[in-house]
Amino acid sequence: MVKQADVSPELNETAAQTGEPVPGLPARRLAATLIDEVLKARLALDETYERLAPTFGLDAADAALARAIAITAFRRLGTIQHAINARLERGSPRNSGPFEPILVAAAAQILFLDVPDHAAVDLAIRHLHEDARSSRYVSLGNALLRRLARERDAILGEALDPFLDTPEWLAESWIESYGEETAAAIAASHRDEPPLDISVKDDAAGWAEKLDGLLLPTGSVRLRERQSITGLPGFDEGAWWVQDAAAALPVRLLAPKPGERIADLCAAPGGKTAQLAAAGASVTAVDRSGPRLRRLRANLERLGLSAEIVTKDAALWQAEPFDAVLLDAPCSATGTIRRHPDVAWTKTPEDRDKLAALQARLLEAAARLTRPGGRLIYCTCSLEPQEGEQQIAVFLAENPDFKRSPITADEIGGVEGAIDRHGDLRTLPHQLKHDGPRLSGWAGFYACRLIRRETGG
Ligand SMILES: C[S@@+](CC[C@H](N)C(=O)[O-])C[C@H]1O[C@@H](n2cnc3c(N)ncnc32)[C@H](O)[C@@H]1O
Repeated sequence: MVKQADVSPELNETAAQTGEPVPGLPARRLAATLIDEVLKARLALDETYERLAPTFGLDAADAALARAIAITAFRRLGTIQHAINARLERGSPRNSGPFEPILVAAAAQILFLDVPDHAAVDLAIRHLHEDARSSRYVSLGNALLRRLARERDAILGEALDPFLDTPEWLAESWIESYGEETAAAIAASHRDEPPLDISVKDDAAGWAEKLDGLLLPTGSVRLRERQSITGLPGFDEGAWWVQDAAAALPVRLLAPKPGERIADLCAAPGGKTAQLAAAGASVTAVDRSGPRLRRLRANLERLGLSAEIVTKDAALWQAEPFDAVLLDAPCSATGTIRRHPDVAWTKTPEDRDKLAALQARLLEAAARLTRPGGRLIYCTCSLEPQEGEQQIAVFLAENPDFKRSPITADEIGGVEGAIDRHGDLRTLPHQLKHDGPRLSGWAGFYACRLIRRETGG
């Protein structure tokens, strides 16, 4: 056990700052700031990174390293916090400023990243020195980090329980919804980096060959190598876009036809709008976020696709009813934890419940926008039934003019186990197994296909 008075204060002098720029330190400053801000303000890591990274003046490699440290810290936060707390006799010292995020960032490097221990420890010590509040605990931090490095094998051995990196409320929710074994498989899959999938405008088999990818049974292409996508063939020409294989399914289930009028509600940044437009539909993309719609516009421009773009609250928007409506509702996004591990630590059951109320309003609006005989797809990238199955159960009970149009396995390439007993899509992160974790899995998605009856009765 490391005690706060255990370690000689002389260490303060040996690691003291010299005033010279220290290579690698700016990346650690950004990483610890990201961890701190995301956890305190419960913000998304991607948006926090986009806002903060430019203010740190890092080159591309350092910025990428900072992001990798932060994302690893969130992916394994339970293990890291457990290892730190078990070795701090009195817990983290109070009023210690950035002490905790600096230690978490260093622990992520020591336990999970290919960073030499001495570099991770030395940079953390220098970083602790920079703030008067954390500099008082340099000795404690130094002793603790050295212990983590020495005891790495034991720590990783203890971390075999997959729920260690899952907040309790989520583990409970998944156990209740899917059973203990499936919940454990979901939690375990979140520990691996996700695959990189693309949707292509056409000729998926040809693009799979050109990019040395794997053609998935659902029609998406999975890239074998992790790489910078902007330099790949087809990116500049707009032949494809990045989209998780499960996220591509709702539009496949809508089966858009050329010339159909389709409303894409909650559309930004436009992955599904691009699928609809690529199929030749006349698409109206609605989202309430101007900045996110700017990204949608830029994405469509690169792809040479077009859609009418409307900046509005979709719950209030009115228009002539459409042949088909897609509602990809805002949700807790717990189905994307493998890609966005911060989601596990920033979302709460209260968020889920608030979002569920918004989803119900949006679904009613989507129903009003569907013409008699038209199709309506409701989907969310959430694993929580409150945002999926339960929404549809209430909706169908209150809207007898809609009926479910059950999904069949052949519509999703014959993938096993991803359709529930009602005929709704329910993908889980540990499904779609290929060789090794790098090529396996997909996001957790729920989708239900509804038809508005012709007669309204
Ligand atoms: C899950 S994301 C949509 C992803 C998008 N469909 C795609 O495939 O790229 C949810 C979107 O809902 C938008 N949103 C949230 N509340 C909304 C509302 N009341 N009206 C319209 N858009 C809303 C958010 O701005 C966000 O862009």
